[in-house]
Amino acid sequence: MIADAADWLIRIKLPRLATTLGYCLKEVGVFVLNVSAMGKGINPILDAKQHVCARRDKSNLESRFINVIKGYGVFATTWIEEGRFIVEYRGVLREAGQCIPDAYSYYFIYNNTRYCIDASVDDGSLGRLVNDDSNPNAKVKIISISRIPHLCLFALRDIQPGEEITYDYGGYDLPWRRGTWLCMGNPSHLDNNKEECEEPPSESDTTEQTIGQQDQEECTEGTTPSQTVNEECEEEVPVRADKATQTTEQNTSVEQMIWKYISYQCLTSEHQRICENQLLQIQLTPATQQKLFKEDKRINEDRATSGQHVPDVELTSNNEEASESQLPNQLTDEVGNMECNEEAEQQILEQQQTSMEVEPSVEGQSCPVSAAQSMSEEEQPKCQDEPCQMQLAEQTQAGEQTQPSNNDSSQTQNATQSSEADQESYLSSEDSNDETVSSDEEFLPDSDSDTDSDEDSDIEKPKKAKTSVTSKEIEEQAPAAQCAMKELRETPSAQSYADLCKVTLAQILMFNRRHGEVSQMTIKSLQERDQAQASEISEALTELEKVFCEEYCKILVRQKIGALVPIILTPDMINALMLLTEKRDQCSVSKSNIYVFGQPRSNRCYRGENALRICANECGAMNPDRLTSTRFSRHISTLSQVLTLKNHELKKLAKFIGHDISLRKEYYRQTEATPRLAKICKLILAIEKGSATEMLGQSLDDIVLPDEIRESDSEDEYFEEDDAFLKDREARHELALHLLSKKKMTKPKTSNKNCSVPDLTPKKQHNESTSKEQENESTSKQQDKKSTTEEPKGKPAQEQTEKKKLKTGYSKGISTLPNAGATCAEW
Ligand SMILES: C[S@@+](CC[C@H](N)C(=O)[O-])C[C@H]1O[C@@H](n2cnc3c(N)ncnc32)[C@H](O)[C@@H]1O
Repeated sequence: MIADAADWLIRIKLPRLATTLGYCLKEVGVFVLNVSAMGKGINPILDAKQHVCARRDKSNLESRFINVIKGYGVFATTWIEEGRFIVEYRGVLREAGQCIPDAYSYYFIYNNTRYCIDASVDDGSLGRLVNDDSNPNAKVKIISISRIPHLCLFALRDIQPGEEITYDYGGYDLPWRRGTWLCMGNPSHLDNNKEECEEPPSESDTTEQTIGQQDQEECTEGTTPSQTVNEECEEEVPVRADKATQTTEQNTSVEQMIWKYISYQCLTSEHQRICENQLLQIQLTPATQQKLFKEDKRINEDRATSGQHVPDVELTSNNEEASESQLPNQLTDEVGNMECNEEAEQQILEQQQTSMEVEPSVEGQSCPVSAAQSMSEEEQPKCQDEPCQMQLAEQTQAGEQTQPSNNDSSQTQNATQSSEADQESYLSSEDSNDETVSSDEEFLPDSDSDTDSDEDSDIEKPKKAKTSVTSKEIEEQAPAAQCAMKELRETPSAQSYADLCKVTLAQILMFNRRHGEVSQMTIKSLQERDQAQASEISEALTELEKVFCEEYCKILVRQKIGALVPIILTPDMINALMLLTEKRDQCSVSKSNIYVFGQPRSNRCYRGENALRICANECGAMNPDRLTSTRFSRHISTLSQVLTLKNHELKKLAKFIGHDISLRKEYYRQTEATPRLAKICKLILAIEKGSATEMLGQSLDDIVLPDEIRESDSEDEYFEEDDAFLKDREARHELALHLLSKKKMTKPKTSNKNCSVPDLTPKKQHNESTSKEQENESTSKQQDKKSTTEEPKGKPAQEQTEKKKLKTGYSKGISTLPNAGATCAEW
């Protein structure tokens, strides 16, 4: 408190007053000072230690939600003088190998060992919320207390009230500093200020700094430069897991990896602008942004924790003894005259026990940071400067084969084969019209099939290509889209054409979250794109939609069932498609082939899912076989759950994605169990309140939730027309009866002999079904009987009869279907 008060004074530029114990009145209020803590100002290191010990943040900071992209950030509420301690990056200290990298892992080296502060658990501390900036106002130093390193942020310059506290996470290549990280999959990574498609970093930009190499004197600058403090003060080590995570598939959305692989420079600054200005500011209220952000975070956290989490207890048991015997004394010794109260000591002790006792055992373990290191050490290949070849991936993989682990060798082989399988033949498939993604076997090269290696047939072979991805691979593969375009432009051939088809198809599928019909885009539809677009623009569009219409191009592609589905294309995608059509003559693509992605010497088109599969393999995803267009489209529908879409919105979304809503509705919304659970809760609450008698005789379905979503699509069909009508339960009931009678009236139609769909039911089955039908009927009769007897007292007799009719009617309707020829039924 005293230190804080002193800080406040210093911040309002009254350092001299701070040398006396007394009261200081200044606009903001009265502050009590402690002379001993002041002088020129409290020593920042000591200040840091005090706060570390007390495990509390300063009161001159606050967290604020910035936007859905950045999430929360930390802001100064008062002026902070250069050099001051700001906040601790508090979390659980772990050996690097035992840390599951995520957005809240901070990796660093201390005493030649690599550690990480895992701040993934939200303990209310502010340090974990400090965002990255390449031009930061704070920097991280390691402050050692009892030989336990703590990460503390210090002001690099004076910081004004209201300014966001930032530090440099380290490394050029943080996702949000790039133009390619926009709106794709994880919109929580975007930097408002960065230029699109910046040049790859030079080595000096990204080389990892090591402890103590720079600014050592800054550590000793404090006004109480005791020997202990100097020794304990270590230098900033700007290795954030963010840097590592983008290179490890475990933490980076695999989608991002693929995206990076195929479209290094695909997204433009316009795209950024749209995402930021329109999507975030126009469409979403801050509350919605916050909601989405939290959901996004939760999903990411779930993802992170679903991995091979090393439980803390294990560490505790290993290290309990050492922790207990050493810590308290060391604490007192090393902190010196600093007053760490018992509680603080205890807290630190607990932290130790539940987290780690540092053991020099990390050597040799695979450390996620190595990926970051390799990223920083390797310069990215530039498509423009080097011969561009899609074989980059193969080369990398081939290089890896020189030192493979047992598992990796077969995996790498698979991946290589999938690449080598030559896009031309590998992409092609007889069934180019199949909308759903085929099974794995369909995509895997022959060598991957069960029959491939007899001797190993008992051993379960790992399916994935690699267990991790090095930055080098990603970076080398990143400009594939540009490379493919360049290659086709300069040396048109069937191969370069196939390469561009591959990356473009994969891009479009990912961008649209669609199934296979992208591959069936015709040259005609491409040529007619502007027309299609113009016809769609109307006054009815929302602001957001208008912006999207201006920026993107929509092409209508006909599904195999005949419906036209829209495909959205970025300008870069259009460029690639134009190039493909322009060069097709030179690449042996027949004039009679109508498809934009037409195969050379054939009238078929390449398959999108295969393209996706190849890209997934080549980008080194951990589970490339899981990256299917089906999953991508499900992804968006799953995410739509947080929006709690209304029926008509849901239908629109489903239509766009090409989903059959009745099959997939579980992906769009909370599971059906959720409202049921809510109803049960409501019932329990009613029991608790003693008002359950009001519910007597009601079934769970009768309990009405405030915002209940009706799940039945058949209901949607009838009920959507008059939503208000639905709100009245009695009216619904009547409507149901009405529908039933309508159905009964239309029933004879089902046996219409003119029905164009033949009844293919074999006679035997027919008989079977008839007997089943009888069985059903008798069951339903029994049920009716039961339900009639169970009917609550006090209900109008007529209603009971109607209910009975309703149930009987339905069961009859269902059971008579086979007789009538199921495919012609109205059901
Ligand atoms: C330690 S957390 C920082 C707090 C985070 N903003 C939050 O709300 O939880 C690191 C994560 O914040 C986001 N982030 C940090 N700096 C950013 C920046 N300059 N632009 C966009 N996102 C940033 C990234 O998602 C990063 O993985």
